[in-house]
Amino acid sequence: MNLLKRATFIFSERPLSLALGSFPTKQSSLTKTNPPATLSSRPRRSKKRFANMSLEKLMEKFLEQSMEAEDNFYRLEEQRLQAEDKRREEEHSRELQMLQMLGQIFAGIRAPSPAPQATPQPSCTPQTKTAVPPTRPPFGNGNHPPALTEFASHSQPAGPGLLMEEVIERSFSLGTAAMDNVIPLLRNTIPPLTSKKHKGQDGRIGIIGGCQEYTGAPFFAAISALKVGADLSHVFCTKDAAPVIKSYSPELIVHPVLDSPNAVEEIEKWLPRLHSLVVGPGLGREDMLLKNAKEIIERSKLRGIPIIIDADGLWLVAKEPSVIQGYQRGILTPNFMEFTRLYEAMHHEPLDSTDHKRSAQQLAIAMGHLTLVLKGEEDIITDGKNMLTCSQEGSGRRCGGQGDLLSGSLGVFAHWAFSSPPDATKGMNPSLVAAFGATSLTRQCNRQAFHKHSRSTTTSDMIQEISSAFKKLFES
Ligand SMILES: NC(=O)C1=CN([C@@H]2O[C@H](COP(=O)(O)OP(=O)(O)OC[C@H]3O[C@@H](n4cnc5c(N)ncnc54)[C@H](OP(=O)(O)O)[C@@H]3O)[C@@H](O)[C@H]2O)[C@@H](O)CC1
Ligand SMILES: Nc1ncnc2c1ncn2[C@@H]1O[C@H](COP(=O)(O)OP(=O)(O)OP(=O)(O)O)[C@@H](O)[C@H]1O
Repeated sequence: MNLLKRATFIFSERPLSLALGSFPTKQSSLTKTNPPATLSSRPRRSKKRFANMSLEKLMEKFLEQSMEAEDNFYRLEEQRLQAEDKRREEEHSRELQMLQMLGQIFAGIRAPSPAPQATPQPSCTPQTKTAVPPTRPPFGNGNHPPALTEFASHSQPAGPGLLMEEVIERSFSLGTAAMDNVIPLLRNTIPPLTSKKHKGQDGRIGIIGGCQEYTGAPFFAAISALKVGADLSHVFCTKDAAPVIKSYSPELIVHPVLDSPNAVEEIEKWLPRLHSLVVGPGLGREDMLLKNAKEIIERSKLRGIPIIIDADGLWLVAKEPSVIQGYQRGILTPNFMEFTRLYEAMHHEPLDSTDHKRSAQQLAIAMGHLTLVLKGEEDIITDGKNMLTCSQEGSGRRCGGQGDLLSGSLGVFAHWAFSSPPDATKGMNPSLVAAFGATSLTRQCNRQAFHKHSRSTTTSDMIQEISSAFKKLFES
């Protein structure tokens, strides 16, 4: 009876696990080379061997073999997918390099001698001094002269044994300079849309969040990732949040596992297939969920996956900074409240709220130079060494969920930036470039949505604007 139950389970589970895989699962070589033996094709010897076995024993034997075959199938399929991903990524790098070379050739043809510039280019930016190969037209209409501001006026200690001057190399003061300097770098990282790619290559993003109270936040983050250009967006949420999130959109792959007893193992299975992770939108603050999120962060770090931590994920970091401290592919996206909490947890003193830039740098340094995005009237992006500020015009509308749009899109930009060759970002920290892309995009969406809906603007309206905002900022 038990065996029969087991058989039903196995066979009913099989199509489900293939569907959940959501990556093209072709017939593996194993299934091709070892087709299931039918009674007629089996050698006589085995007929004899099995002749004296009870039906139950036979069934058991059969199940053992089929389970073994299934395990082998998935193992081989996993290997094949990994090899294919690697090959595609190499192909993508080669394509980018070729595009850049072509850009350089065209630039040489068009401008044999460098044109004199009305305003001197940033002199303190070794990365930006080298001209970005014009693989795409430069951003903006050229009416804004680049205005790079040195940020070396602080003389207070920045951390144990460090002076601010030692850690602050430069600061782009935005609207103009960072737009002109960083957007071209971001453009270099955006994968070209070609017919040579398969589903998944432009990004498989995972969102860790979604619980009984909060289903909107993970949805906003996940759908934003898709709209920015990821191919697949997975949400790992609690069991009761899953049907709700699924019902918002058929585009998302939703895993109701975050509160299951083996949540970490269930999610870890997916990590080899994910390109970046966004932890926190709608996660809630239940101990068990935070504990699972912590373990997933630890395991993702081992795989070098870019990790964006937002919302309740930052609550976890404030409690246990070591979970992400020093991880160079980690990006924190606090609002001012979350920032204050983090700062005070790290520095054990009240935040001096008169100088946000300085406090942000101090926190980034204390966190081991990971990238911090302090959201607000102007977004401050720093890894403790470099600072970008984004004051792209948004609007006065502050509906909930805008931060989720930001963190979801950042998941995609971070994957693109980290998987591009280093010269795509001209040596600039890929996290900074990615964060600048996400803040600019969020604010532009806000601006466009507000233009249409004014006081009624919601995050869903902003998400509708992602396509045209992306084009305007990065493809025009
Ligand atoms: N539709 C959904 O499902 C959405 C779900 N969401 C999810 O909700 C969860 C909790 O996130 P959270 O941000 O509300 O939590 P928390 O840190 O306790 O802040 C609460 C208090 O902090 C303050 N405050 C906030 N911002 C501030 C600022 N800039 N500057 C100053 N103060 C500021 C403010 O305090 P007040 O104004 O009341 O004094 C506010 O009431 C999280 O999982 C998130 O993802 C959201 O994504 C939205 C859409
Ligand atoms: N005062 C402001 N003026 C202009 N833009 C702002 C202002 N405050 C926040 N933003 C923009 O709104 C976006 C989200 O920031 P916000 O502070 O609302 O995040 P959040 O509180 O984490 O969001 P969520 O509601 O998703 O939790 C950021 O891109 C930020 O630039």
